[in-house]
Amino acid sequence: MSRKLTYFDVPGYSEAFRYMLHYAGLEFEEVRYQDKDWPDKAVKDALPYGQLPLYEENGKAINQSIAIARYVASQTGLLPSDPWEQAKLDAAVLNMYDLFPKINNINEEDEVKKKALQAEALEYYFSRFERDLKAGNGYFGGKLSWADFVLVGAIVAIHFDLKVPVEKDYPTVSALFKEIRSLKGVKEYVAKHTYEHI
Ligand SMILES: N[C@@H](CCC(=O)N[C@@H](CS)C(=O)NCC(=O)O)C(=O)O
Repeated sequence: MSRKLTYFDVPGYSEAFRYMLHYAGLEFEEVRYQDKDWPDKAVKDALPYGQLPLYEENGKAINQSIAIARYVASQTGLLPSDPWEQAKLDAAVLNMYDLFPKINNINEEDEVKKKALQAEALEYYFSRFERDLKAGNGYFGGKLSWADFVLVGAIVAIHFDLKVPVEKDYPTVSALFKEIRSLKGVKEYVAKHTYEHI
């Protein structure tokens, strides 16, 4: 089985499934472009929708990070079989993705106001993630799943992009962040591949 992940050298939309693959001990080749720069236009033009991440397995390829994360989850024991449970986790992941434009696409020149709007959006969503994790004994679906990895990947991206230790006021979110980053496979990866702001 050959697996390959192509993305930029940032956590962004890929850290969750990097963690999942390392957790499951599945070997994969990684291409990481530097600093959100394309090496040349031909690389972008060759992609199905001109964007990364791209995940390839035995010569087949899929884009869209949620689709990749859900597929990788199915290969790593992180996707439950019950359709209702699956849908609950899909909803949890989509709730997280709803947050991203609210912190990344703020149309506000004033840095102080922009930071306040980001903080407000983070508080809104993270207080709800905290509530949902508490209800699931520390996990979105009552036991460890891909949705938990997507949240931890999002936290790493928020540290990296906004330099905000967003999880610190939310004990259940913090505990999950620590737990996943301490899992065998993930722990070694985290120690080896540190991002500047974590
Ligand atoms: N909905 C897509 C979004 C992917 C996306 O926005 N990728 C960005 C990097 S984070 C990209 O390729 N940007 C470079 C470009 O558009 O030229 C996903 O979740 O995978």
